[in-house]
Amino acid sequence: MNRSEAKPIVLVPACNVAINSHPFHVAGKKYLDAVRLAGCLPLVVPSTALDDLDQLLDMADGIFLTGSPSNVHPSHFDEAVHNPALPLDPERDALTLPLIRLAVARGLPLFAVCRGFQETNVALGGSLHQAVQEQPGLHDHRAPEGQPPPIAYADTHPVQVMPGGQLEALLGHSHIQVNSLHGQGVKTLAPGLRIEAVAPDGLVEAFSVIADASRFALCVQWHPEWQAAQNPHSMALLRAFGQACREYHGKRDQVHPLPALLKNDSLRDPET
Ligand SMILES: N[C@@H](CCC(=O)NCCCC(=O)O)C(=O)O
Repeated sequence: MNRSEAKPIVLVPACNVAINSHPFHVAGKKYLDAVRLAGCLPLVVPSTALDDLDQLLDMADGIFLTGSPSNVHPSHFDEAVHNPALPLDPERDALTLPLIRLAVARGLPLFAVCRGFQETNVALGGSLHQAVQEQPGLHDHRAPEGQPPPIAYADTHPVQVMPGGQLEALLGHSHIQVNSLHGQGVKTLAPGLRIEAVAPDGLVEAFSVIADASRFALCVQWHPEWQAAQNPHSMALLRAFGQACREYHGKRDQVHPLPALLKNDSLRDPET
């Protein structure tokens, strides 16, 4: 396969969980399927030494930050843990927060969902409510407890799409219905972020990174990956993300050309 036919590679940082007391790096299948729907190749990334992040980004055409039941550790926005019963994932924070800063600096296409939305805000200098539902004037944005996924991921509230932003340009609507499965939420928005959508209680539900308006750098609090193929709004976002990754892929060859050894026939598809 020659490079122009190669699919863009999208980094998907893993979560860290214990299965039968053994540590694992994991990523939700619905997120990886969403990256495939964008026409890209997902590459799940485990905990990585800071010195190796640039090498990872040199081979990437985009980054997809997934949701997770774990919370961003509040020490990253100078707070103590509010509810110690809720799960944390400091290993994921240690990977994603610096990775996000490096990716944004490179102008790498970035699509972030739920926890990914939250960690992008924190990585760039913002802060979070640790319990949105306890804030005066804000609603409970958590999913109903103990419900099966079709109920937990069902649309539950509208969001108002800000006029003139990336999201409006992609969706062409002033309001859309979204699902909601989060207890943390944006408290202060990081510098350089543009609000793209808000919930009826005023909570920020989407933002873009203004650094390079021509590039796709969109973060949403809801879950567009849920049954994405049947959701035209989700597919519009995924297609735009995939197109941005393809454009970056083309430019990357100029910046980081494939080593000579990778240009020989050994790359040819063994089936041909
Ligand atoms: N823990 C954070 C982020 C919530 C989140 O990402 N929920 C989705 C979890 C399951 C999935 O990956 O679909 C918060 O509570 O705000």
